[in-house]
Amino acid sequence: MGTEKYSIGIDYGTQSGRAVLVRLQDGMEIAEHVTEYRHGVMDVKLPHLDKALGYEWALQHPMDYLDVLRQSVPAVMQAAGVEPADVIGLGIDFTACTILPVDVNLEPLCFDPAFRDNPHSWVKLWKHHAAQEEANKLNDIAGERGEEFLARYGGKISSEWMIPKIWQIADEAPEIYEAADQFIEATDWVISQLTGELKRNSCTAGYKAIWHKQDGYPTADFFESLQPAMRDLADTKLRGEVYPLGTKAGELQNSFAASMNLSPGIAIAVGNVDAHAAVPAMGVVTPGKLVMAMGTSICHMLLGTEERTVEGMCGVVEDGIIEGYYGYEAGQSAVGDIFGWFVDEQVPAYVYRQAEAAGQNVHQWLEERASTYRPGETGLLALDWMNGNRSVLVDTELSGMVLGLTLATKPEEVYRALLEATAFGTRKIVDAFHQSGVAVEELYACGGLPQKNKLLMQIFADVTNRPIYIADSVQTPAVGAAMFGAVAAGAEAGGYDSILDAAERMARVKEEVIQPIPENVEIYELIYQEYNTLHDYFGRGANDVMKRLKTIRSQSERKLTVQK
Ligand SMILES: Nc1ncnc2c1ncn2[C@@H]1O[C@H](COP(=O)(O)OP(=O)(O)O)[C@@H](O)[C@H]1O
Ligand SMILES: O=C(CO)[C@@H](O)[C@@H](O)COP(=O)(O)O
Repeated sequence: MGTEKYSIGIDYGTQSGRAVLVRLQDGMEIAEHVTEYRHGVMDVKLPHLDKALGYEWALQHPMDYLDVLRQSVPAVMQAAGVEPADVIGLGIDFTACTILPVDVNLEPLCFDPAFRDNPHSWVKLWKHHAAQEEANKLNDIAGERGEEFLARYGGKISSEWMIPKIWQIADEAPEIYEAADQFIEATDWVISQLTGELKRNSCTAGYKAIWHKQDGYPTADFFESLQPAMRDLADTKLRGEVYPLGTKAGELQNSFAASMNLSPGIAIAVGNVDAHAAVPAMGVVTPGKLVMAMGTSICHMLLGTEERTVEGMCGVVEDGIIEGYYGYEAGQSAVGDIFGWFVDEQVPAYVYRQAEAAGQNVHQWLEERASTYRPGETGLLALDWMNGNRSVLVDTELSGMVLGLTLATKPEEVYRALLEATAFGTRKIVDAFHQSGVAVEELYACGGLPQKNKLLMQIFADVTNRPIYIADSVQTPAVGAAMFGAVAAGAEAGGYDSILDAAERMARVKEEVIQPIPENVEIYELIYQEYNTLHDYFGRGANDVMKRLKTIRSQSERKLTVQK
């Protein structure tokens, strides 16, 4: 056994899971490994069945999550060459709200041949948006009943969250609702597999399942007003105590230890959410600092000392990120996904050829050319709602838009407009918090995007007029998860007694800070006013054309199906 101790953090993303082995003394990442999910995001069909899934569906395969444990963990152990006895804890973070129905043995219903042909038995990924109708009805009913919880979620519960997703199951597949012993977050399910028992965590319960530290879940009356079958949801299919972040969920079972090349019995922390785990990993343990986990989407995380009402935030949860503070979350449902869509679906062949000749990927090629434009020079303005709007409008039925196109418009100009649109979306969120009394003084960015796209980060600094600190790690949420693993292990075992202690020793950001450029700030302020006008016009009901088009689209879709 060596003198240095380590912890493992696993970040479960949208397309892959990544494990990192972290040294506890200083937070150094010793080794990392990525496992792509074999089944990725299932938004067209189930793996074994040639039947189309519905519009806006997004499912995952639970086996892919276990593959990450069995592939990435032994891979980091081998790469690092550390003794299993020196790894004292493990924590995970996950996309959320990503949920699944399980039976009494915590087996996913989709593993059962009796249920696997029913898409509702599978994991509903965070970006499954097909429960919008239920979310709309829930918000109306909660509003009419004067439910106090609405204010804690910015006035609206999103279709991405747990209760609309469960209600969709109860609506469309009552047999699955009935058969489910419990509905659980994927993060809690993976932990239950490692330890052998289910312990729900306070972060997903608080932000995604309308759970409150003092009040618990909404009342049975409220659930009954959604659907009579759901009356006892809180006491039955969501039952069980909810544990704060950093709690030891249990110990690693023998059955997993061998395949992961870890010692059985090491401390396993309760599950966590990707963006939330990233906050202490960037050393953010006080208010005023907005952490942006920037990848396919952006989650915005902020600490405050009071519970405030902020328009369109995803939620405020006491101790939801760091103990002793109110943790605030907001978000944009698509960011990297928008740039990815443009590169995959909208770029002409000559761009691909030139990028290849220059030894660049298409993003890099577009970024390099887009950087030569000054703010405003493209004459374009876009709305970043290709996957709906999570904050501040909380409406998945909105869609994207690019204004100002001419016959001379170049691909790199549209790319730049899309980068700018996502920055304007973040600016709306920053303003919503700041103007509601939850201060935002500086920004902290982690995730894949800050490392990949410098122009994007400069635009974010210019549009928000705030400095941006960048994580000194590509795997920040995983490092945060490892920190919580070390807290679960405790100081006596070589870990830490609190997340504050862990953050003091392990958190890291890059020295270079991205500062706003005053002349860019000035021009972007003008363009942001135009963005605001479009935002309110299309997003607040003055012109519901985006929704009407979606309705026409789904009506046409139905006719086509009938004609077939
Ligand atoms: N150079 C780039 N500039 C902007 N976006 C990029 C670039 N390269 C990849 N992307 C986008 O980044 C996203 C992946 O981000 P990442 O943080 O790695 O993943 P995740 O969100 O799954 O954690 C994808 O949506 C992809 O389209
Ligand atoms: O919504 C949350 C967290 O609350 C995220 O898990 C979700 O946006 C997915 O994040 P990624 O884009 O995969 O980083």
